[in-house]
Amino acid sequence: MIVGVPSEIKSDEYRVAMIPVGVEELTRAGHKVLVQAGAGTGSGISDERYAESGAEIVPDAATIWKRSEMIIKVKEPLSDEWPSMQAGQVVFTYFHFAADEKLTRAVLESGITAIAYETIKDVRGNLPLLTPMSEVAGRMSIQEGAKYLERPFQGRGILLSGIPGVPPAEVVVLGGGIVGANAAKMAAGLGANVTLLDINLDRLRYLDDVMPKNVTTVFSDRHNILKALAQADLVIGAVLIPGARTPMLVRREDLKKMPHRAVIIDVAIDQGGCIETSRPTTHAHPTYIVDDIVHYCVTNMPGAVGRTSTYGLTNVTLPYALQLANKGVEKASRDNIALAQGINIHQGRVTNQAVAETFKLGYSSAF
Ligand SMILES: NC(=O)C1=CN([C@@H]2O[C@H](COP(=O)(O)OP(=O)(O)OC[C@H]3O[C@@H](n4cnc5c(N)ncnc54)[C@H](O)[C@@H]3O)[C@@H](O)[C@H]2O)C=CC1
Ligand SMILES: CC(=O)C(=O)O
Repeated sequence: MIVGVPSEIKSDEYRVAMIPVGVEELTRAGHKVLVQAGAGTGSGISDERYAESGAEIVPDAATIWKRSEMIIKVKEPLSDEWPSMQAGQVVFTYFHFAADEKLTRAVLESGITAIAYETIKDVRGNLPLLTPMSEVAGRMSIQEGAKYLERPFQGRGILLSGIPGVPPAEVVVLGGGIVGANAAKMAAGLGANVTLLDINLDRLRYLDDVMPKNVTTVFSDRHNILKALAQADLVIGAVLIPGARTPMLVRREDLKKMPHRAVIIDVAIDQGGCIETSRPTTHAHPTYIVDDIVHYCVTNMPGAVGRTSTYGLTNVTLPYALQLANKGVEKASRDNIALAQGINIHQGRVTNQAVAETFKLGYSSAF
């Protein structure tokens, strides 16, 4: 199979979808890998390293899209890339369809098979291709939150840790999955008081066991969310219903009950966001203010730390890429149920139930 790795074109996206060892593995298995010139630069990987590993370096994205039977990316295809998608091609990347109807319709019309990293689900219910980037984003959310709480960045001027004699910040984390747990651990490590909310009581029991004493677990209902928001200096949005649009947990009217110039980092923005006033932002312009609350809603947070994120991502994507290349989509997905759950759109049909329900489109299974 010919496998193409184009450069990412999203704003400040420094990740690349394959590292040289991936090229070596695919080449050894008899496949050809095309890598766009400069694709690895943001992660510190030179064209020479890819070429030594067996890749053909291709100067432009258009040629990669045209020649490849499977495209491996990091972020969803942007509108500039839509005309390059070809019927019958497999595209393996994050898609987050439920947050973007135009993308969903463009992919349906293109006739590609869209395999979304974020809905690949293993037998234990884990999302193995989302987990490492959620670890990055969860940890980063506290770094970013700490920064935007500073007054010169328009925040309320609070140091997360406090100091002897002055209390620490109140951090509220909505959702105790991978993002939420990583955010809570980081915030607690800095000395903040953390309230971690989730609807999954088994998950709360586990978190209550493993988190430090300055993390309090609370069942996520409207009453408890409002109570937590009233004290919050920093709120992290970390809720997910896999494949679906994020449930809205904070309404616009709730912002008025929060302390002035508190900061919201809505990590869940890639699936639509869990705050009514959230809208996607970029690393170049990460924040905006609504009702005196600072909002940070960057859809590719891990892209800013490419040297960490690229390795975290490719550690988990490569085994699936190899299965797809070796067996083709149909056999690979029949042999691996986790992979089958990643197929969101197959040749003009929606094959993920949550995406179909979000846009009231028909659903059918891929094979
Ligand atoms: N902006 C960015 O750059 C990035 C965004 N993300 C996004 O972050 C979000 C969270 O991802 P993960 O932590 O990996 O998901 P996860 O599935 O590990 O955790 C989600 C948690 O939300 C909980 N939840 C569901 N409904 C809830 C409610 N009403 N109240 C409270 N909790 C509720 C679930 O029980 C679960 O524990 C996803 O949308 C993911 O795509 C992840 C990485 C990077
Ligand atoms: C999960 C995701 O969309 C990202 O890492 O950018």
